[in-house]
Amino acid sequence: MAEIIKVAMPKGRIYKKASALFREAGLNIPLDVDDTRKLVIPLPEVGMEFILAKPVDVPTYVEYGVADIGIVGKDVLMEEKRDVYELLDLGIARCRMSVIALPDWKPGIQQRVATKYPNVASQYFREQGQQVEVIKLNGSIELAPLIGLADRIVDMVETGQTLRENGLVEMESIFEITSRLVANRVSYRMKNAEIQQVCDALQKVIGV
Ligand SMILES: Nc1ncnc2c1ncn2[C@@H]1O[C@H](COP(=O)(O)OP(=O)(O)OP(=O)(O)O)[C@@H](O)[C@H]1O
Ligand SMILES: O=P(O)(O)OC[C@H]1O[C@H](OP(=O)(O)OP(=O)(O)O)[C@H](O)[C@@H]1O
Repeated sequence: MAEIIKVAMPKGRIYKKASALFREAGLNIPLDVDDTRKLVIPLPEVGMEFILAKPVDVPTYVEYGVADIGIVGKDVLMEEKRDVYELLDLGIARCRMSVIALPDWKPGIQQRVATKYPNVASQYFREQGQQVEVIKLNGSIELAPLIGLADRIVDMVETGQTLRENGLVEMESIFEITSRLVANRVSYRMKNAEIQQVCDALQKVIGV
């Protein structure tokens, strides 16, 4: 009998797009989970169990093997550096990680950078040979330069609307972001047929 695959699914903006992909791939799963507080959703008819997780925690569940596979943004993978196996670029939730500032920003001696991604930001500025103090925030990062907490921020840009509405400009793009299908290394060997089946079905839908 085929084994059940435990899938760490990010709650929030990725869920809708990811669940639509699963459905297109012929896997009949709920399209919306907004109206439930249930965190573990058994889906025996498709041989899966969904674990509804905070996006940033998905690689942790997968690394520890409590989820066999998961869906997570490249931004989180770059920040968390968990030991997971990246199987597929799903091409959804596309945006980019960028350095952002007020239009009159000038390089100074004591530079502060606010971000939800301290590891990504520290590595980037180290590679650029720029000494900065990185301040970790948890959301509404664009506030930081507006109210004087930081000179620059490192954050995601999709449409650019948040920047425009707050009078900020994108200085440099650091890397492109899309959501990825990741797997636990042991699960990938032990449940290879089942995981590969999901991977192949998704691959067909996204056409890579
Ligand atoms: N503006 C955006 N456009 C496209 N994708 C985005 C955008 N912002 C974030 N993402 C992607 O979606 C993922 C989850 O976004 P975010 O961190 O905002 O969480 P959320 O879905 O709002 O849930 P939570 O607030 O609980 O963390 C990010 O890791 C990133 O890969
Ligand atoms: O270029 P845009 O289309 O405006 O999208 C970019 C915004 O989306 C994300 O914020 P999110 O909605 O996750 O809210 P947050 O500030 O609480 O992280 C990101 O942190 C930017 O603020």
